Amino acid sequence: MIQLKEAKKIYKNGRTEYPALNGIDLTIENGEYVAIIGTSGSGKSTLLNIIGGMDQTTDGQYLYDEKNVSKMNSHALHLFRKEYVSFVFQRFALLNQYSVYENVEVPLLAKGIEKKERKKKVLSALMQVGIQDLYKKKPSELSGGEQQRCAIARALVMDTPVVLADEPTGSLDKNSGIKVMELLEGLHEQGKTLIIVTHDMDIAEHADRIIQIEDGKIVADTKKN
Ligand SMILES: Nc1ncnc2c1ncn2[C@@H]1O[C@H](COP(=O)(O)OP(=O)(O)OP(=O)(O)O)[C@@H](O)[C@H]1O
Repeated sequence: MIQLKEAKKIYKNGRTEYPALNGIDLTIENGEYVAIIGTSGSGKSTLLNIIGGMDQTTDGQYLYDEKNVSKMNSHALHLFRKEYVSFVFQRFALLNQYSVYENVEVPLLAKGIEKKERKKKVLSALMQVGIQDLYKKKPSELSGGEQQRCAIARALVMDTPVVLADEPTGSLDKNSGIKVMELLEGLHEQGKTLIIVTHDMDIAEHADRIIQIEDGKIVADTKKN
């Protein structure tokens, strides 16, 4: 369970302060499918980054299944991310110096899984997202949709309980966007917590719960029946 209590984030640049989150109280149960919406600059990405342990609150608390993530140092945060969170972020999800195959293999190497088993898992994940023929390419040689699918393949092998996606269909054509959403929703159907940030109301409507934030505060929280 994800629990934020009065979570605040203030970015500082010299003496200037930029409040991004102004007291977020939020509980997301394990296995929920949530969309976070809001205007540009409202704090959506900041909130997602905090939930994923990529950034820390400046005030308030973040608990994940009773673990106090807001008190973790950078090493503990690294371990938290590795065990619990997969990111499907187009901008910085993939390592450009590695091939598609290697990008999907990296988390398995980190877990110490042996080579034969790694190969089986990587190929199976690439097949599931339909980019098995592109396994030798570098991410920069892929289309936006293919990059997203590669990031989803990595999320598949990581098998973490939480999957976070920031504008997963942002720069994709309609069909690639539909494919990416189907793959993400497949992860949710496996029981994972799926949280997506999106500008697109049509995409948000897929989720079981829509949270709207404005000026770093939750202004609406709607669950489907
Ligand atoms: N590193 C930073 N330093 C200073 N201010 C920042 C930083 N990152 C974000 N901000 C500010 O925090 C606020 C929230 O930013 P955030 O990226 O979370 O918004 P967002 O809702 O995801 O926006 P968008 O939809 O445009 O991506 C904005 O006012 C932004 O300018």
